Amino acid sequence: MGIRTGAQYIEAVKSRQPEVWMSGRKITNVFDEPVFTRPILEMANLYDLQHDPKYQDQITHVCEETGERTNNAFLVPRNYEDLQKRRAVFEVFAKATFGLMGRTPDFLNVVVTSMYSNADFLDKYNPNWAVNIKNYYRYIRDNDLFLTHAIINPQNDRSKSSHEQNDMFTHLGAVRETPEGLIVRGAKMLATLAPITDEVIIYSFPGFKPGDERYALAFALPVDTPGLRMLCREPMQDGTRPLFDHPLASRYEEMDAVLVFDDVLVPWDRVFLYNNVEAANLLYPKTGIAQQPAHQSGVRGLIKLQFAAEVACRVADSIGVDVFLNVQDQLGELIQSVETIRALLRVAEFEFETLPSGEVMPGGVSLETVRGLMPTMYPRAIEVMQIIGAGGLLMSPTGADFEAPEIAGDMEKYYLGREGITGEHRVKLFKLAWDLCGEAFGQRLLQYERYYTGDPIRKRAIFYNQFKRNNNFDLVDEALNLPDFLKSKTTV
Ligand SMILES: Cc1cc2nc3c(=O)[nH]c(=O)nc-3n(C[C@H](O)[C@H](O)[C@H](O)COP(=O)(O)OP(=O)(O)OC[C@H]3O[C@@H](n4cnc5c(N)ncnc54)[C@H](O)[C@@H]3O)c2cc1C
Repeated sequence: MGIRTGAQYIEAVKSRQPEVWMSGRKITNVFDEPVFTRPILEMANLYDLQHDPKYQDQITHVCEETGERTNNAFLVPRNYEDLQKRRAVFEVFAKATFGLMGRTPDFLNVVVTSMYSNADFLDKYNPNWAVNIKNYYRYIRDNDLFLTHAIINPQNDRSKSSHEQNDMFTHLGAVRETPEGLIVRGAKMLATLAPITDEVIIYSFPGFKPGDERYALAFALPVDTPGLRMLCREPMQDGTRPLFDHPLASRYEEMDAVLVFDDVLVPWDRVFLYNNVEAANLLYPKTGIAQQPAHQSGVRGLIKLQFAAEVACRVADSIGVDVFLNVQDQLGELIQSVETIRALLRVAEFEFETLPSGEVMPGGVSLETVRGLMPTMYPRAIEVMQIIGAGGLLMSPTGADFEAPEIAGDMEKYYLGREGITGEHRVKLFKLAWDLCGEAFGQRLLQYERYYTGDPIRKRAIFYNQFKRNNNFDLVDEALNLPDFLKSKTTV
């Protein structure tokens, strides 16, 4: 089939009935549930962009294997130009959602592409796993599917490993083998967008210990597989709030869910890894599933940071406070943050790394630096927005107030901004800012930048240890050892 249209994606959502629980209710029709309807339409728009003549050649390519048009997220990059093709789809999808939806289809499609192109790693442990991931890659590529993933165990007792928890199947683990496949039981989190996706893929961060064999798992299933239950978090919006009042929260709610597997059958041809602690611990470093999708996360994060910085600048301008030195200093800082991330991504792409297979990956040090900086840069952008918006952020009326004739005059008189900024425009601007920096929706966006790919503290520690392995800090030796031209003239 190749690239899907938005209508085909919506048709697929409507054709399924995953077991979704939200606010104590079992959702029977995901598409018609107000919390999900607008996000589904946003996703459909991304699928339609693949068919838009303005973007098609930028974000898709003709697949050599099938001759069909395919999203660039499924391209195995072999050179700098391929990385640019990948970047194009990340950028177009992120711009369409202002970087506010982190788990658009391109994210996990890159993960699976990376597992596919590095399937030799799985082959060493079990040739069937390699065959399975290759077939799965082709299946999602050729049907242009949308995946969610759950790679974290529920937050129960983090001081104990999976097999040490009170109930052996609190964390998702294999119960038994059958001729048809594996029976799995337990929970995994935090599956963003799960109710509106086609498939779920399960794998894990490293950290397995001997005794954790049954938890060392990687597999994929359709979201409506019997026995798979999605427990949604409390929605950040109910899906019915007017777009005037919540221009972002009402469009880009990325629902997160805990996935519960109640003795679910995973067919053998969907098992990519099982019962092997060593393979599970090496999956990340050996298949590029951190580095390749970090390119998507970096590009998407850049758009989000740029958007936050631009909203802060426009808020400041709208009430004339950007004439003050302190405000200029804060806004200048945000623009420099954006430029830092932009430059790092360029460096990552230019200084790509080539694997023995010929696949290239954006430079790991630069990408990890992006990852390390965003958890402070994005919250800082939000803080600056709060500081500059000040009391105005809390006193916005609603769209309905502008429509009430008795107070329409007040709206224009008391809410207008600097010369040229109408009351309605200023209120709209401040509402955009409030969705980002005040609403629960905005707090989730902030938490996302901290945690979307693991604990930033441990990530930076891993970064340091890896950096140290590859660097001797040679400049220090050069400073300690006087050069010959000085030695002869100096008393040491
Ligand atoms: C908005 C959002 C969306 C997400 N989307 C997804 C998704 O789509 N799919 C998915 O699988 N995951 C997703 N995640 C989950 C994400 O991967 C985890 O939040 C992240 O890995 C951190 O794990 P945790 O939340 O369980 O925190 P924990 O690991 O429980 O950490 C809690 C605190 O304890 C400290 N800590 C815990 N263990 C240790 C240790 N061993 N050593 C030192 N310090 C420790 C941490 O530093 C942290 O401060 C998402 C998270 C967020 C916030």
